[in-house]
Amino acid sequence: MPLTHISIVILTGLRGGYRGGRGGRGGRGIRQGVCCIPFYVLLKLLVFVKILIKNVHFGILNNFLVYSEPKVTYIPPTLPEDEESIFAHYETGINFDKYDDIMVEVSGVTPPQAISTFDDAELCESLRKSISKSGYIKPTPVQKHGIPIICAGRDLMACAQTGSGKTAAFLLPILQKLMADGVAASSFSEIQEPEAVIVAPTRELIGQIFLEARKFSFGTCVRPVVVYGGVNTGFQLRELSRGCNVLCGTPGRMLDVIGRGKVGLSKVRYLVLDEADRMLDMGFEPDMRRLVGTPGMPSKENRQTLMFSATFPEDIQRLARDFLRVDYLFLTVGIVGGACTDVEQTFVKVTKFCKREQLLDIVKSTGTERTMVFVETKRQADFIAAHLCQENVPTTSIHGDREQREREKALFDFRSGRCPVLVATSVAARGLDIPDVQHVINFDLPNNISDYVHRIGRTGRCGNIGRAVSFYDPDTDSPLAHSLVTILAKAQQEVPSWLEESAFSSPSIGKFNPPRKDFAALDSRKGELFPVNVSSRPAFQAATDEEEWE
Ligand SMILES: Nc1ncnc2c1ncn2[C@@H]1O[C@H](COP(=O)(O)OP(=O)(O)OP(=O)(O)O)[C@@H](O)[C@H]1O
Repeated sequence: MPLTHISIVILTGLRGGYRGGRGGRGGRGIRQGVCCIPFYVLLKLLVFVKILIKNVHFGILNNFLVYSEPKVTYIPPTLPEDEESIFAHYETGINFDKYDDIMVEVSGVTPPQAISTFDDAELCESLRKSISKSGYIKPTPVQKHGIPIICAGRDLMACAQTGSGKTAAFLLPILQKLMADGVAASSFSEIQEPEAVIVAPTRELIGQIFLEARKFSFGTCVRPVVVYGGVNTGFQLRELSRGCNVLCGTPGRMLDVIGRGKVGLSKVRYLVLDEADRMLDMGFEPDMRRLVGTPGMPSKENRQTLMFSATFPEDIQRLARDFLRVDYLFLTVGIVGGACTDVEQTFVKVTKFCKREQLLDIVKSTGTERTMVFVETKRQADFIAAHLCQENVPTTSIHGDREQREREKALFDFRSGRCPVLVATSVAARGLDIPDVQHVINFDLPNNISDYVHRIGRTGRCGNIGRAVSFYDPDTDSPLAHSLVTILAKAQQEVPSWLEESAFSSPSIGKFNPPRKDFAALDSRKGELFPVNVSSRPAFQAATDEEEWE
């Protein structure tokens, strides 16, 4: 093998690091390696490899080539501490009351009675005040059922439609228990031992959960802390050392701080895994298993575990069996995998060459309406954002290749209305809760129907009306047609005749329809031991439609 080839193997091999091939996330400061090759070859190689591998730094130290990953120095801006900012919220929309009609199903033995008001939950005074300052007047269906289940000490697997208030459904009962037991953060111990651990797949999502936890525990002795990649670890360790009762984190950084001996798990009473299906899609299953298997973590019999997932395919059921107690309750709210009926969905038939023109027409006509534009690739996101800026449409973008500082700045500019258009890849599709997103545009349709539902779920939240426009290119998108028609029909939306024709003429399998039952919603234990309670409207469609998703 020529020398240069050997060198490349050495250099790229050095980069692998402890992330097990998923690279890029959670650098641990400087790692070093050494190789001896002629200097001129080395220089050429250096330029070549540096172009190939972003964010890798080389230097010469004592005649040796030294490899290092850049230290993450980003420290997020200090959060406002005043009550007004902490409790800032957007208004619920005209359709909020319609939530009462949403289908709810609970399966498992002896589920507790659902609550109908927050008063029924008998929460402590400080939580009641926080709820009212947050503008919550009555609980959403996932809260009506989830809060009493968690208060009763039961494990929970919940599938609920987008924007339905899942975060408060698990935070309120956890905080209630911690406050009732007089838990208080202490900055005196070297190792922090949180009582609750919450894991979510993306930095933005866990950041939001943390802000909600901070809001509900405002003015109390309970202290939430957040850890996620892309932020200086030293900063997060300092935050941790000031006391931590509720640790929120993305899987990699969570394991990192535990591995550094700064967090002990022996006091964990609550483990929450949010967006579990997304965590599997993103390859976090080994991290989740490592977390529950960490020495000190109480066994499932000795902790309460809550899992949330938009869908309930076989691999999530397997996790539920492994992580939850055998008598866990299974809660489904709305049509699992279905789109919210408050979003008006339209489709525009396009060719790939006219998409940019069409996009420009739409965003120019919507003025200052907050609009999220979804594209398939990171490069496309930058390209489209630059194009819109050139056309004097203030636009920003968010995707996995942007640094954390840039991602947070993009979200800030979008939230504040400074840039009313945000171009995003699917990293931003799930979980982002941004007030007043009136409009979602699928510039590129995603390659699976579940991403489609999550993308359009960024609008039409909390009873507000939203609009979603999707560019449909028959050359590339026809394998998705069948699923789209089903989603539209279930959300009681008009189905364009050309889309219906496309659905019937195109094969329903292909790259868009992976064999896995994406939206399966059946409690796999049904028919064995467990009864099912259905409230609200009687028919629970998703289970019977399961085959359609194949
Ligand atoms: N009972 C309530 N009354 C009014 N607003 C609420 C209520 N519960 C939650 N909200 C607000 O609704 C919004 C959506 O809640 P949340 O982000 O928890 O939804 P979600 O179910 O996690 O959505 P997604 O699946 O899209 O992540 C938030 O801004 C939240 O503050």
